[in-house]
Amino acid sequence: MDHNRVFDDLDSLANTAAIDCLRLANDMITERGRFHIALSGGRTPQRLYEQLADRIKETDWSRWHICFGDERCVPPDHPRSNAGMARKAWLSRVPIPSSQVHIMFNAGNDPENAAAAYAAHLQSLPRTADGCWPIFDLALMGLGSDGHVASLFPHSDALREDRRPVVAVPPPEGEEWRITLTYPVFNHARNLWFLVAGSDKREVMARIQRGENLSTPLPIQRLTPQAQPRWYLDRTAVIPS
Ligand SMILES: O=C1O[C@H](COP(=O)(O)O)[C@@H](O)[C@H](O)[C@H]1O
Repeated sequence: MDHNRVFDDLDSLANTAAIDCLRLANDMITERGRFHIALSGGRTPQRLYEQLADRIKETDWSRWHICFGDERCVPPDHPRSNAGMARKAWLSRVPIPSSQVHIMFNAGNDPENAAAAYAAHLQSLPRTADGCWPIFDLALMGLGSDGHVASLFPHSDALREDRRPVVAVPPPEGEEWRITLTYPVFNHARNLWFLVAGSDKREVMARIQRGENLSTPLPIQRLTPQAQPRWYLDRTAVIPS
């Protein structure tokens, strides 16, 4: 848990994350001509996305390539759609060419087919030296109160996936199917940033901070990232030391 910062509230967390994200994007664009980012969904990153849109003049959006780390299999205009949230908060407000925004799921798709199509799209990203895995410049991550990251849930078969970069995930209880990038993709990202806010995350954060060695590790504890992860936390998510 090096590289962590604790903020008073979600707004200041999002403000710093937006500044850092634009700086990283601009550096990557200077070095490589483009910036590949995988977005997280859920509630937490929305303020970051809004703040990125508010800073419309601070980067060359035509060089951004947007993917998603995971998705709920609902139409993009559904309130639970990760793509819908990102589009409303950010992507529809900046001039990223629509051909550079790659959503995981469209209404009427079959989750397994959509995952396979997404894997095919990921072939166009920069690859690891062995050619096996796409490399994102930045993967934004959230954390569920059960320790899930992206749509890698406790006890899911997706936790053991080591061949495919994207898989469909059968519905967590009472929910819809999911599509998620798999561990090897997140592990190969050049940068992995966790945004965690809210008191519902406090218990799971305490377990992670204690480095509890569980017989069944939480999904987040199965990550073996090449990059040192960076943590953006709000005060309510952590127990003061
Ligand atoms: O289901 C999901 O949950 C995690 C955490 O979301 P949050 O609402 O608690 O911030 C999120 O990272 C993931 O993208 C999302 O699909």
